[in-house]
Amino acid sequence: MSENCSKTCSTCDKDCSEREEQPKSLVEKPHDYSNIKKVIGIVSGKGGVGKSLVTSMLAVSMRRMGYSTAILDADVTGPSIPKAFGIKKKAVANELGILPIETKTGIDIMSVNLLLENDTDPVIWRGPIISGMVKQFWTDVIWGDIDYMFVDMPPGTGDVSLTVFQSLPIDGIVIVTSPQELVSMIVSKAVKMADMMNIPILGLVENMSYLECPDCHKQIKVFGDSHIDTIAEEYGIQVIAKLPLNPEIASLCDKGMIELLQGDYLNEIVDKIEKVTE
Ligand SMILES: Nc1ncnc2c1ncn2[C@@H]1O[C@H](COP(=O)(O)OP(=O)(O)OP(=O)(O)O)[C@@H](O)[C@H]1O
Repeated sequence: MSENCSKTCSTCDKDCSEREEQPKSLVEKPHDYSNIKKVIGIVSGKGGVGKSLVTSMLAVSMRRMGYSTAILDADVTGPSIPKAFGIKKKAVANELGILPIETKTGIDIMSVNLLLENDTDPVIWRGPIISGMVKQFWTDVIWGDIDYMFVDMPPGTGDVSLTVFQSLPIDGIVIVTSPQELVSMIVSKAVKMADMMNIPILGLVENMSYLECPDCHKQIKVFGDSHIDTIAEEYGIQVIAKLPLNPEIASLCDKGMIELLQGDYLNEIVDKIEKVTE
């Protein structure tokens, strides 16, 4: 050991037996022409709970506030982002990299469906190929200047989610659940994964929380009473939005017109993202 050992091996070049190696970061460098300030991951325990919807709505809200916004669709086997925005064009590449497609309101998007010849072609790839593709969406896409990038993660805590958590500098995650899910188990898994990766949880969004009667405006709990508030309290996280089951939302997604959706459903979480990531 050096006589003047300060126990901070990272600032010392002595090769002694007491040396403590720092774990090597696996975070990948983005493309040289990308300058992405904040990255937010949207996760869920299983498919079909509205993770892509929440990702799209967050990007639309941030864009409306004047931020340059992007969506990296890491849900490679179930990519629904291009459809929600009505994107029909295919992405192209030049000698420097791949160019994202811009939506009508100026949100930059990259998704495997923008690279497949037919939207309906299935992605029958093994995990490492899918993980490699998601990494390339970060390293090989020329994103330019982006204030907020939203990453639509694959459902669950599998191989690809792990790759995204390790290779992208995620600043925070939003967990999306629905009342009929095994919420407690899913929240617990997501919280543990985020803790292990040292990533802050910005909050929980409960989708399909209730249905509002168009005549009397009574809120009907279609899936019974939710326990989300108790569970959130148990894990020390905040329920940051409750979205209704709303035929207009489904219709706008189907028509590729999600950018026209009005409503202040996500105001609280948008404020939190702005504050936490300042
Ligand atoms: N609150 C809602 N009201 C009405 N329709 C909704 C709502 N949330 C989601 N949907 C509809 O449910 C379908 C699934 O939503 P979405 O694609 O966002 O789920 P997901 O969790 O991302 O699923 P996957 O992981 O399979 O991609 C979509 O067609 C969407 O329009």
